[in-house]
Amino acid sequence: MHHYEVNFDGLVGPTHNYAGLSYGNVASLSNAKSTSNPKAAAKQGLAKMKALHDMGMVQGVLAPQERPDVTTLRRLGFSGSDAEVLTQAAQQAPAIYHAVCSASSMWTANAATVSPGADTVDGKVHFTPANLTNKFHRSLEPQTSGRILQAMFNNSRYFEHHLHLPDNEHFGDEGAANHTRLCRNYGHAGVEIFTYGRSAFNPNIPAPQRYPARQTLEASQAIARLHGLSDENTVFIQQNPAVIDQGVFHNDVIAVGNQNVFFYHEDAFLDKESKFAEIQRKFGDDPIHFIEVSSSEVTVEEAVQTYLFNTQLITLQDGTMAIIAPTECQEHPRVSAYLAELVTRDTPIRQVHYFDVKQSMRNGGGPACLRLRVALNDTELAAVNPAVMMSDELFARLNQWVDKHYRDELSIADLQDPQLLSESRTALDELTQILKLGSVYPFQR
Ligand SMILES: N=C(N)NCCC[C@H](NC(=O)CCC(=O)O)C(=O)O
Repeated sequence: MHHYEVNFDGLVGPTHNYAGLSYGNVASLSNAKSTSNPKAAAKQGLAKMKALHDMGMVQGVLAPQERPDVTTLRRLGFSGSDAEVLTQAAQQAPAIYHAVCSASSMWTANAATVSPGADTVDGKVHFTPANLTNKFHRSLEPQTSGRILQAMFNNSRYFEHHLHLPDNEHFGDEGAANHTRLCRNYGHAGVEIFTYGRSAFNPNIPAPQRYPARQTLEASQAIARLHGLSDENTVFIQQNPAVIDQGVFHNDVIAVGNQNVFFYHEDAFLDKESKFAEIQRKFGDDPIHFIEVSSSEVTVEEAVQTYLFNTQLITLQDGTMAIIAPTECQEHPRVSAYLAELVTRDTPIRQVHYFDVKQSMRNGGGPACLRLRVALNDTELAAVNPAVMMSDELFARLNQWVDKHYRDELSIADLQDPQLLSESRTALDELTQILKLGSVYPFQR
């Protein structure tokens, strides 16, 4: 039996834009109101997926969501035809309108938390869509994320789908962006590390002062319960509130782990010594490579600028690891020097590959944000909807689809164009046929 870590990358949707919606996310705010290029964004994402496929990785695609989200606008009291709903909202409530146009579902690290069968009490792969309550534009994602995941992992013998947690800040959940799994290999029970930013019910634990902590301890605990994880393979660790206040809005902006490697900044966590001892004890006898980056090597500010830790750490077919980094890391002299030196050390990491995902980076989404990891064995993999798996044919087909339907320029003013809705729906309708997803979108139901 083989075991794989499969990356399901978010396909960037046709309304990709820069609306400055994410307070606490430095890139989102500093690029607010600039003009985006949805076509380039989608193609950058596809090129990364294809490159990983060509490296021998198993790679999948996760469909974007329907935007503008007319259903939500109707819930908020806008009425009439779809075109009237959009016009009224754009004129009367531009901030709400911009939020319902966001293509933020592209960052599939926030789509769900996933626990592989090796860790769960019933041996099934468990999925819980993230409720993303902290940001209005993202809180619109969980229902459709759940439907898309069910259409991809549509076999109750192997896959268990949970409803997202209650839509309330007390259970603020940002999915896999705050979840790291270490394991000897993908088929062995691993240690699932849940990182939270604050507690909803215990005012005595520290919390950030400036920017919001999006993930609560109580949400992380609920996910671990739902997924049937044992205490012996679960660790809860608090993110350092000081780094949240410097723009580390998800833990995957400051740490990444894969198998026996944990790569993180020295300031990432609170209570590091005792928590790392717990992680090592629960991992077992084999030593974990704890690769700590000090502030004298790379500051938190530089990590936030370059997304050094929002890299993918992947295991190649020969068992060595590669880092998939954004070109922002390559362009930064200290960070690129750090990575060049890192691959010469005595750790499994031997290669760095740089990718241009600048369209996503300008909204605070690096290579790791763009993918949801799902560890699967052969039988489970065979039960995944094959139409969502990357291949030379699918890559060509999706590039043609993007060329046909996407704009190469979208300003904030362009979001008011009523044509955008029909363009977007036509594209998504065709996409559900390509990916054989059925009717997952509200406009199809
Ligand atoms: N770190 C991970 N896993 N994901 C990155 C998510 C970026 C996303 N940006 C946005 O939603 C910006 C949208 C805008 O401003 O238009 C967010 O802040 O939630």
